[in-house]
Amino acid sequence: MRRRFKRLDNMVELDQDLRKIYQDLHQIPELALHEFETHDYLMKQIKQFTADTDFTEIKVPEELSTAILVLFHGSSPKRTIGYRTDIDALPTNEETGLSFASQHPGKMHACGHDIHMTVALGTLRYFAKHQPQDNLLFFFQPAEESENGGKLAYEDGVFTDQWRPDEFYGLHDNPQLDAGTIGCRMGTLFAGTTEVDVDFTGVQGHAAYPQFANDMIVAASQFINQVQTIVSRSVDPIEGGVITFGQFEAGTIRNVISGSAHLKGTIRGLTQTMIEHIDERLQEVTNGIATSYGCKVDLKLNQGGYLPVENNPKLTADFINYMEENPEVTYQETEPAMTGEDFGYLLSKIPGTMFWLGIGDPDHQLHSSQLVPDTKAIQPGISAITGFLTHRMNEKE
Ligand SMILES: CC(=O)N[C@@H](CCC[C@H](N)C(=O)O)C(=O)O
Repeated sequence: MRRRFKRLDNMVELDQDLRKIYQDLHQIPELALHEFETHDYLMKQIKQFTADTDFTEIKVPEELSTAILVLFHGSSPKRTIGYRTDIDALPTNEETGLSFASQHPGKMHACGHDIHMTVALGTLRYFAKHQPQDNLLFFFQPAEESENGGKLAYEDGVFTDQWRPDEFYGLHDNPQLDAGTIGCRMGTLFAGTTEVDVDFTGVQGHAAYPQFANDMIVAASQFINQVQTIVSRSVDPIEGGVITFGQFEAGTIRNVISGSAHLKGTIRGLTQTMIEHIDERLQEVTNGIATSYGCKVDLKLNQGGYLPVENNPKLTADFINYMEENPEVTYQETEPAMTGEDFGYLLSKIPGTMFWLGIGDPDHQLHSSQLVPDTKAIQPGISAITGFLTHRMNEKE
């Protein structure tokens, strides 16, 4: 039997307040665990939105001082529902030409966390005006791009007692989906990742006398080339995997052979088994390069908290059903993606669902310095989420 869901009184154009919030946040991108200005800005908005409520508690964890938790006590609570947004940005020089471009040189919201925060604030504003039935916890999380903010929060005991949600939801924006479209799937939504750091130590020398040096640019280049055969030769093509080195640092000047090189990369796989398999092959290639080039190669693999994002079967079936049946929502089933998310760690501890929100910029990928999200995504995102959360609060289980 198909159910029709009630239209909420929040299907309106993006209002000027939220547009300003989005543009303000876009201008102040900050890196993982340094989101101080963002934190203060969010806090100001949250306090303003909740000023007239008598059911709000706000907590800033001592151990994770840029995080914010906002708890709305429900009118007749059966459970606590969590909603998470990440708040950090990337070390990228913005090239969008927007009038409200980043004011922090070398930093940009190139992953759209400014959209995530605006949607979270819009949702929070709605529930500040319409007290939720269940308890509702908003988690403004630092350090998604690196440093495993979700895991840090969990391990620091941020989600204890009344601050622990029974179920957890969070979104990621997606430029390849039309603005406002909700995307999701049962099972694995995102890959797990391992962060990789490799340090090569050889012998520095004069460009004219390679026989007295041990060139680490050559060793590191060979390493990259060999590593790039792991996925094509050691991974089941049906399963797939990704290895990307996004950072290669070596050398100081054209006529000095570099005695050191440093690489930073990331491994992706849709299962933990695949990630561990690629990790092992990387260690073997590392050992081989160290032997054949007679150098020291220090490989650090950090699994951190970027576990595959596994959507909970029951909650996700309910989420998808709500989105499919709601005439106000454009819903699309999506394929698993090789993007990572430390929400995967939180979902390994607390059941829930991660989903996409389309931001309609198909010419640019996430992390592009030219990414321009379509702000038409924001209001449908807020409407879909407030509608779904309200629906969850009406469910007995
Ligand atoms: C959605 C997205 O782009 N997430 C990031 C998450 C970072 C994962 C981790 N720091 C790593 O680099 O492995 C991504 O790069 O997918």
